[in-house]
Amino acid sequence: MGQSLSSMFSGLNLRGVFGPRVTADEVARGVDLSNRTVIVTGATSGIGRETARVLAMHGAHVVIAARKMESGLALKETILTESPKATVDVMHIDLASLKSVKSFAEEYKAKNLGLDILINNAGVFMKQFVASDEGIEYMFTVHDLGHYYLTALLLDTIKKTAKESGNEGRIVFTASEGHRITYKEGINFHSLTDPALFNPYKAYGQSKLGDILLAKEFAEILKEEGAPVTSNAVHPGAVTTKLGRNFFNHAITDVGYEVSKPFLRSPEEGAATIVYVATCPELKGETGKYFADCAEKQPSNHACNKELRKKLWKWCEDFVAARLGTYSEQK
Ligand SMILES: NC(=O)c1ccc[n+]([C@@H]2O[C@H](COP(=O)([O-])OP(=O)(O)OC[C@H]3O[C@@H](n4cnc5c(N)ncnc54)[C@H](O)[C@@H]3O)[C@@H](O)[C@H]2O)c1
Repeated sequence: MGQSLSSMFSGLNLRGVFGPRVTADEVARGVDLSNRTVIVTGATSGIGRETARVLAMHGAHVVIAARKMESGLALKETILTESPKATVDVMHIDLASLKSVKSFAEEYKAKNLGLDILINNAGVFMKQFVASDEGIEYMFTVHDLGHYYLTALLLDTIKKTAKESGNEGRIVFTASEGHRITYKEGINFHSLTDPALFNPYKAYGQSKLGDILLAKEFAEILKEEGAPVTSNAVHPGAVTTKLGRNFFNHAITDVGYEVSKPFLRSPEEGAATIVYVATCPELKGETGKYFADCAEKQPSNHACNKELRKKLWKWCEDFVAARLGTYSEQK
């Protein structure tokens, strides 16, 4: 059934109307990524999968940061079949667990691979309030807290690699235009622990707003230090993936996936702006910005609110310190 629905709608060929036709592969063409190491979170499906695949095909050493190792290993095999000379590693991470993020970072650093590009892409869309192992709302844990902690732990590695190699380091957060749908204060910190305040769209939206705020705060910190590393956020477009698998039941997700295919962007197209921001030489020095359709875009007022940005940062920093100790205590 999925097949016939898909072929019925693909005849309409409406994808060009609702999204640009540029693919990640087209964006990366001509960019030399050899000697660059990239971590992609959420690389085992959808947009992250295409991002990882295309970067590996263009010469980067790609580390697939996977929650399910078997999916990561299957992707590695696919990439190597397509491009036998590609360099791909698979490492386990669960971004909903600070301990897992810490283990990932420690294991990664022990490999001495350096790090040129970090793509914070993993994501979920939940229908109900689900508390993560950290005791807070799941989407916020994965999108914001987990990626905040991962980036903080790898920041020295990115800075060192950039200084030694002379190549600009890049951090990319996959945000969303959904960041405009939030609680009135932007991020409602009480909603992170109070299920009664949960609204799925606002909870998703505030977590994606958090991605933009975190990208901006990392950008500020790096700029102040004069580090040759940029940090930006991206809206990939409305893309046919199975992100809604926790929101709708699996049958509806599968049908929706097939029906939406001709109208929305493909994962190859969805990965285009991420690959653009992660690799494009013309973006050298561009930092603290929000991109969509391979161009800078103005995010919401909340995303430009410095006070909210600082508040989120402090919230994440305090949360990690309360759980695991301060960074110096962790060393
Ligand atoms: N699909 C869209 O239309 C759309 C639009 C805007 C933004 N986004 C964002 O794009 C990103 C990728 O989503 P997608 O659409 O490709 O969906 P997807 O479901 O195909 O991919 C999400 C990936 O994140 C991983 N992930 C989820 N929870 C994790 C965890 N706890 N630890 C580690 N990995 C975890 C999944 O395993 C999967 O590989 C997300 O951040 C999403 O919010 C998607």
